[in-house]
Amino acid sequence: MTPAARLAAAASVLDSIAQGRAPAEVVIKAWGAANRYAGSGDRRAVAERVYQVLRARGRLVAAMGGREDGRALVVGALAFLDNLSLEEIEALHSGEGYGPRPLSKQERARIAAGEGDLPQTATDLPAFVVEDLKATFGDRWSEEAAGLMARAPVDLRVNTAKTTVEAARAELKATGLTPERTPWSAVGLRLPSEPAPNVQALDAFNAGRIEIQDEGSQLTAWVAGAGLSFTPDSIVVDYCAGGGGKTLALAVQGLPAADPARVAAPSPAGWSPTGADELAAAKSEPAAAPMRLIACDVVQKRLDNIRPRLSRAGVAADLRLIGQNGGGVEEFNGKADLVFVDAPCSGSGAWRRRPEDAWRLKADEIERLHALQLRILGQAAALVKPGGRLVYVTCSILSRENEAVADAFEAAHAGFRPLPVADALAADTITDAARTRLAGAATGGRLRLSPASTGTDGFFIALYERRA
Ligand SMILES: C[S@@+](CC[C@H](N)C(=O)[O-])C[C@H]1O[C@@H](n2cnc3c(N)ncnc32)[C@H](O)[C@@H]1O
Repeated sequence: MTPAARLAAAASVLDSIAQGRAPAEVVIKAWGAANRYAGSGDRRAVAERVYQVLRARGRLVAAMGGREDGRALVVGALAFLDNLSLEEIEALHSGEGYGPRPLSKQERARIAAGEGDLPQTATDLPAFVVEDLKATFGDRWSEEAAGLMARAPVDLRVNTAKTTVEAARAELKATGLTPERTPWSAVGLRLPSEPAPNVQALDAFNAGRIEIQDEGSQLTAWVAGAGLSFTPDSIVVDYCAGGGGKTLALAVQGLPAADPARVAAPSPAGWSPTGADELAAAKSEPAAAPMRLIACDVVQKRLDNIRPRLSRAGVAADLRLIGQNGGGVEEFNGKADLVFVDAPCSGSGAWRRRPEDAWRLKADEIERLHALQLRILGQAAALVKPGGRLVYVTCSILSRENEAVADAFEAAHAGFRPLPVADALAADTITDAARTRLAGAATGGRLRLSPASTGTDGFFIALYERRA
């Protein structure tokens, strides 16, 4: 494809993203599948242009006079992000071949008026989100806003029941990747986002030695379980298990660590043994969990999807379909040692991975989520035993889904006392640096993580202990 044809393709992919609800990643893949003439370089270039626009969408719309169509946004990106001259942009819009049609008079005027600068007043986030960020972060709001739209690295969690962090790192290095240790999770490895690593194709992934999980997401599980000693009789409920990312992290807590002497080092020629043998070995290992772990959700398909992940990781959980009102787990009422509520939320803390979602979110949706979160947290609280722990988590950056839910829960549940986060950082999976940093960042029983402050996705954690 010519550079001009790639621009036209990016504009049409952006229009498809705007018209539907599918993730940008899915729309880009579908475009590649439907246009077989596009080679891997073309697909990469189109994807890069699409994400460049999505991350700067608010400012580009403002710079292009309010136009939201893919063509205008791509023209804006060339002018204001790539800083091409009018002549260069016109050359890419000759209308020949599969390239975009020539610039209109208005488009030329926009480029000239912008003089290569995006409007200072425009932001990449919807106005109601900006207001929320200002209220929460004060002067730091724009730093937090920028963090939400920046590119994210690929974080991995090493399954220490199967390997050690250094052995996993060496294994990944042997495949040509460049993993670094994560600063806060002691079992995390970080890969650069560029070039995008195909983690799912790795033996280490298929044999359950590593999982893809943002460092912030890992921390929510480590903080939730920190200081608790699990026995096979302990009952841990992952109330909103979803894709099972945190279920897996909760399950490995307290499992005996892999014996470093039995963890093979990669041979100079690469990692060995590989492929099917390793996968079969991983599957035949007995599943284990140091506690009775119950993973619930209201969607059966989500629970079904956790099964292969548990099997890869070599851990066990009881998967339970529950009703919207919590029916299906009554037998654990007042009996659980730990109830983890990773509530449905806007996902705004992960917008750096899915920037298209920022513009799909409407203010009234936040009100619906707030009510749902409060209801789910109240239902889940009934399962906690006296002296047991309740953990509320969102991957949202918005106060209405975070502090406001915690405030309302506390007002209605005097039987739960906030548990200081600083007292819940004693876990081998948390680095010493994190212990100091997170204790300082926490406000009593509440902790916020964010791209700008911790270099992770945005998360909110509130810890409670049920009074005896
Ligand atoms: C944020 S996601 C969970 C993500 C998951 N913990 C992970 O780490 O991959 C929230 C989940 O809550 C589930 N959910 C929605 N309403 C619920 C309810 N009333 N009770 C329990 N779970 C619910 C959704 O189906 C969704 O899978």
